[in-house]
Amino acid sequence: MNTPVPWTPDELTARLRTLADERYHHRHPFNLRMHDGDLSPQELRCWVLNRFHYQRHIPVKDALILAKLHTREQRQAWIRRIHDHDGRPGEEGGIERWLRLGEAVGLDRVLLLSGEGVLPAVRLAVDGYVNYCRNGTPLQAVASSLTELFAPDLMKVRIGAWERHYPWIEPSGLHYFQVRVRQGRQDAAEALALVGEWARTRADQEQVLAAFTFKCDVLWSLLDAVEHASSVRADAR
Ligand SMILES: O=C(O)c1cc(C(=O)O)c2c(n1)C(=O)C(=O)c1cc(C(=O)O)[nH]c1-2
Repeated sequence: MNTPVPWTPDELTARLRTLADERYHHRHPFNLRMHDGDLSPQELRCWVLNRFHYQRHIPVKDALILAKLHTREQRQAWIRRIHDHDGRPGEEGGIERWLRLGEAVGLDRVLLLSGEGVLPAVRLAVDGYVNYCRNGTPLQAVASSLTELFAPDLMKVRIGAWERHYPWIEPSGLHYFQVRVRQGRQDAAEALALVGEWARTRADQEQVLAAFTFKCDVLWSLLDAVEHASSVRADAR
C-alpha cells in the first residue's frame, strides 16, 4: 500500500477551516442566540460562570503542555500563555479580566472563585480537555489549541453583539475579549508553526485533525450544557 502524500501546510490549514466551518462553536445555537441578542441576563450569567471554569483551567493545561516541550525556545514561547492568563506577580491577567467580566454582568467574584453552580457536564468537558493535554503527545496537545485560529473572529462578533444588544452590561467587562483577540492570534500562529514542524506524515496530520475535532467537541459540549440549563429554567417559568 502506498503511503499517502502529506498535505502542504496550506492544505492542512484548509482542512482545519473546513472542520471549523462544521463544528466550531460559532455555530452553536447558544452562540447564535447570543449574537442575535436573544439571551436573558440569567442566561448570559450562566455562560460567564461556566466559561470561567474553562478559563481557569487553561493555564493548568498549558503548564502540562510546557512540561512536554523539548527545547528552551519552545518553552520560552509557550510559558507566555500562562502569564497571559495568570498574569505575572503584581499584574492582572486574563483570569482577573474574566472575573471583571463576571462583575460586569452582575456576578460576584467570590461566587466565580468558589466554583459553585458549574454544571456537571461543563466540569467533564473541561476535565476532558485538561486530561487530553496531560496524556496526549506534544503534537496532540498543541494541535488541540488550534481552535484559537477561529476564536478572534468570533470574539469580534461577540464584542459587537454585546455592545448592540446588551447595553446593561458594563462596557469595561468586554476588556477580556478585546485583549484576547490579539493574544489568540499570536497563540494560534505559534501553535500552527509547531504543528507544521512536527506533523510531517499524513498520519501525523490526521492526528492534528482528530485533536482539533476533539477540542471542537469540548467547546460544543460546554455550550450544550449551558443551553440545556437555560431551557430547563425556561420550562420552570
Ligand atoms: O470565547 C471563545 O470563543 C474562546 C474560544 C477558545 C478556543 O477556541 O479554544 C479560547 C478562548 N475563547 C479563550 O478565551 C482562551 O483563552 C483560550 C485558550 C485556548 C486554548 O485552547 O489554549 N482556547 C481558548
